[in-house]
Amino acid sequence: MAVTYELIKTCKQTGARLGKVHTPHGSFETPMFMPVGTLATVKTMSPEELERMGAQIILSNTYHLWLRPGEDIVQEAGGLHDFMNWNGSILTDSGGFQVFSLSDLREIEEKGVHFRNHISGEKLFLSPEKAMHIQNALGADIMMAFDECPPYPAEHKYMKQSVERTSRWAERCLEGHQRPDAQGLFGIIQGGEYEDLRRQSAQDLTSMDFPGYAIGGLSVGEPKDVMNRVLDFTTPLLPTQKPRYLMGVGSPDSLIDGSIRGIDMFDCVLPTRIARNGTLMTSEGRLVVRNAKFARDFRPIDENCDCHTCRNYSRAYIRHLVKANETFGFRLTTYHNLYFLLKLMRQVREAIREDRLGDFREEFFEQYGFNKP
Ligand SMILES: CNc1nc2cc3nc(NC)[nH]c3cc2c(=O)[nH]1
Ligand SMILES: [Zn+2]
Repeated sequence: MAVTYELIKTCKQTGARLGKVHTPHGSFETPMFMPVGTLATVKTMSPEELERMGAQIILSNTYHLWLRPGEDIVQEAGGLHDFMNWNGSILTDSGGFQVFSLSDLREIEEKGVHFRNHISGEKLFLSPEKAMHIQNALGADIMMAFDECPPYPAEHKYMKQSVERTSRWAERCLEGHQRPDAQGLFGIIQGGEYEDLRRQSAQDLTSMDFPGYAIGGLSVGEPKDVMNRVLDFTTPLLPTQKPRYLMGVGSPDSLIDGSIRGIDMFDCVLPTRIARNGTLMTSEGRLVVRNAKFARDFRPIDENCDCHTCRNYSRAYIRHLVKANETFGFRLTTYHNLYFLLKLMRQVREAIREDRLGDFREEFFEQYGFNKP
């Protein structure tokens, strides 16, 4: 098996799990946050910096790399790890979500999805088989099944048809996967906010025996209490001896609440995206460094942070760089935001070890200001 999971322990205070995922390019402890490197780069970060901050697995997007530079070029380079000089683990999504979120013209049918290239406008077609072959060429350690992530909210009738088609597509992904010995393929559970459909999707996919499972169809605009409710009745449907990946989730409160509900892996563009407009995650909440009040503030971004940015640069300097649109400023903000979330996941794992993740949640929420009315 290319990808295996080791359940180390379950927190006695919550449903959180401490585990380890083993892949052909190394192992990583869970719960874990995966920085997003859409075009084979975590924007403004070098692989050495990612390693130094404690990143062990990163995510890249199949749709984007298929369009640019093309999976054939990546394959000729020896695969994504050699192409981008990243020796840790890599997960690629399957392209479905980008097609639905980026492309205007699209038509879904049993065979697959017809859509327009969002850069050139040319007509394209993506199928479960094609999504597998692209990911086989990219060579990620973990690949994702080709699914439909319906918009939120969606009618139960539409969602039922979509779940049934996604399950048929999952079968075709398993058949189309050309390198199961070298790359682990995760199934994706859909079903929206409907418990009966989540149960049907989970039954369909867990009967197909994937090495890991993602919970899809969330973080698509639904309120946080809806996401938490869906997680409450979906994670128990998944096998305990396999990793669970909640797609597209990355705010600090959602990472903690997702871990409490038994999620092991998370990804989100939030930390890198808000960094590029000068918004920082700190232990006391968000900080918008462009704000004039930081012009002569020579303290670090976060006085409780020991990252490279916080140990060497001030709010005033970073504000100056960001306002001048200096690239180095966005490197400093990106490094801090990613470090902040990777450190948060280290603290979550520590709290699970000590059976006190519920207490940690209260302390963190209080300090960050999540409990403020
Ligand atoms: C690759 N398949 C797939 N990707 C996803 C990516 C997501 N990213 C978000 N929020 C940023 N929700 C997501 C759902 C899915 C989903 O249901 N399926
Ligand atoms: Zn920092």
